[in-house]
Amino acid sequence: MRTIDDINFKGKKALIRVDFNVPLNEKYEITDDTRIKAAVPTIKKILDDGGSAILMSHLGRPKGGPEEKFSLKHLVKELSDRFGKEVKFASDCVGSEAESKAAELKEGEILLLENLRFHNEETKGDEAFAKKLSVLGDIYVNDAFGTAHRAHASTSIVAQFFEEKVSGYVMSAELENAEKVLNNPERPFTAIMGGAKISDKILIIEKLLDKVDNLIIGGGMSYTFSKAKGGKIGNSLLEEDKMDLSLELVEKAKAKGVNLILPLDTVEADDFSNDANKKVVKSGEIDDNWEGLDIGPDTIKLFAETVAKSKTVLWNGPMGVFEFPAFAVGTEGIAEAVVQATENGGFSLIGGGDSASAINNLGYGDKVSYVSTGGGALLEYMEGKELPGVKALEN
Ligand SMILES: Nc1ncnc2c1ncn2[C@@H]1O[C@H](COP(=O)(O)OP(=O)(O)O)[C@@H](O)[C@H]1O
Ligand SMILES: O=C(OP(=O)(O)O)[C@H](O)COP(=O)(O)O
Repeated sequence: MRTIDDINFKGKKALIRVDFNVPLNEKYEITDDTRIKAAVPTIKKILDDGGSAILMSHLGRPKGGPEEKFSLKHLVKELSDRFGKEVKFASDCVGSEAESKAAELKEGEILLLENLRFHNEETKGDEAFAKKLSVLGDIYVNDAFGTAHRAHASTSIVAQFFEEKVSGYVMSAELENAEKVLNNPERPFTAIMGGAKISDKILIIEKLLDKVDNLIIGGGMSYTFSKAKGGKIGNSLLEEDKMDLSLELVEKAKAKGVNLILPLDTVEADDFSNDANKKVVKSGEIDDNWEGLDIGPDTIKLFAETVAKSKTVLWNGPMGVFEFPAFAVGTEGIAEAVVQATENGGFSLIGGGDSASAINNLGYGDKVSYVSTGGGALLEYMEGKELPGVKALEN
């Protein structure tokens, strides 16, 4: 696979697939700019070479036509501020306006195209639509790692229309860091899995059992394990149909010599809200009508000790309902331990939208080795699946 460092963009128009699928609030302000920040070096390299940049992305999941709340025009100001120049905008990603604005682009200029998913053909991977996109640029750059698991027109199909197709810096760094964790990780290697559901992460958990020394399970998914082992979990998150599977995972871990670590205690709440009454109870001893919303202090201590002395750490999924400050303590405690492991010389990779925003909101983004811009894409890559966005770049 060739990368943008293999190309001099002087006088060339780069058609760049970025993942600008960023969260916006009701005022259409960007609430987490991680993905935009990540794409800057790729765009800068192209402009510095004397090329111009045509940026294309999706935002959210529109139904196939224009929707105000999913318009990429809301990103124009942020991008213009970041690059210190006016970023031009085409109100449709294909057609005459986009074509003439692309053709008029001069050296060092940036054009942002409207949301690709305002056309159904994007997610369908339509070839004719991909061809229309391809006429806008001379060289195709894919830097949208977060969307690389989709075989869409702009992420995969479009590549066939270009002689020169390369990965951007985000794409290259993401693949390199994922590889670092998967192949020959320094040991001990600890994976921390959290978040809401086992069903979302079952394949990666199974895969990781062949790789890690310690597998920590926290967050909502841990209550299914607890219940399967005979514990009382009240109204906590439960995937009843995954109870047998959770016991199988415990057995598999044993057989493979992996230290599978489950919570010792939990913070239970009498309501799913930040203001709920709360108390700490032992795992498996949750009161009727109460629910576990965070890991407890003994668990934080146990998890943190294991994490802090690890040489490789992979973290995916929060330890509790961290959106409520009252139940963010466990996630913060683990974030601190990941930072400590990194400061002790370990390599830490954080994946998943929620874990990444937790780390960034705590101001720890620069204190861990790498925060992935991918959620589903990183998981699929780590499960061993081929990513269509990567495959399309291979010659
Ligand atoms: N104990 C819990 N009860 C209910 N929801 C939980 C619990 N722990 C974590 N969650 C929720 O899990 C969600 C994140 O899960 P997930 O999407 O799998 O993580 P990520 O985006 O990091 O991959 C968060 O919205 C969080 O509130
Ligand atoms: O946010 C994204 O993925 P993620 O929620 O797995 O991190 C990507 O932009 C892909 O979006 P999609 O899942 O609507 O294809």
